[in-house]
Amino acid sequence: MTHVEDELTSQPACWTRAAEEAGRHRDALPSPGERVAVVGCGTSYFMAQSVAALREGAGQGETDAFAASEFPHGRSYDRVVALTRSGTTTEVLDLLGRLKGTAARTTAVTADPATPVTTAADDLVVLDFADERSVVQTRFATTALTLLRAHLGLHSDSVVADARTALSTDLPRGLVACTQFTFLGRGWTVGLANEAGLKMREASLSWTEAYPAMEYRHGPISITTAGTAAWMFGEAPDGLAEQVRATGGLWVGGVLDPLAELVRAQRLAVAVAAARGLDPDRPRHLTRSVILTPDAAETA
Ligand SMILES: N[C@@H]1[C@@H](O)[C@H](O)[C@@H](COP(=O)(O)O)O[C@@H]1O
Repeated sequence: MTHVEDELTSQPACWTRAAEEAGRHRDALPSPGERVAVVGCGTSYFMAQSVAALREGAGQGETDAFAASEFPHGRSYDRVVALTRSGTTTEVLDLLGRLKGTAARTTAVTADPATPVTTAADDLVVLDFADERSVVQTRFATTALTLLRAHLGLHSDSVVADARTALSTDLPRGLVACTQFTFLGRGWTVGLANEAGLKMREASLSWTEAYPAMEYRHGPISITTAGTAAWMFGEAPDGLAEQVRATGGLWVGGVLDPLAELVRAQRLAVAVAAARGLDPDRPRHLTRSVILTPDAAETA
């Protein structure tokens, strides 16, 4: 079994633990009414998108999500939450350094208690039980999201049951053989759709796209045809499934909690990698975290 498979299979247990521990981290996490930004890079940025939409949707206050490199320094936030498995990603550390001494209190949610981010942030949430050996993130990202979902009062045990279903049922027929995959979301599931697309690219070098579902009809649907797939995370807009089927494309409707649907997409990434003779533990051109030295930055 690859590290990725091993780690993605352990997600139900990690989510249960994160939900149990959420209360312990209340002081390090945003309070209702605070103006909040959630930041990260790669997978962590997409989880930030989901967290931001969930918090704002729960009426807990204005919440934005940014790639750490794109933080708008002209705006003021009460709290900035940085998601980073490695605790070493350059853009995240740079941002936390720039926020030191400003009005924004910072929190790092990370996997390793002994990395630079632990001194760069004011407050810390360490999810060491969800750390991973893989370059390709699966369980740390979804466990961090589960912790924040539980903090917002939005976690339920049914998500964990759905994740077990996602791990034990077959993938839709014909999906692994598709040549292109488009992932769609609405609200908090847009981040999940983005992450599903990234997972497929990282692990299986697949051509993937991801969009808010209502945007898909405004152009991207033109690439959908026989041999391609469109996968909706959460409830689909009226008529979209029929529209995709009419193109000859394979429609995959999300039947489980959208976070559990992401587990199915992670499994798809591993299955497509295997079908293409790729090792998901050795993704092309990627490292576990991106650390830019000044020399590298000059030549980048
Ligand atoms: N290849 C990895 C990505 O898979 C990961 O999502 C990103 C963020 O890493 P971290 O969460 O450790 O900051 O770093 C690298 O780019």
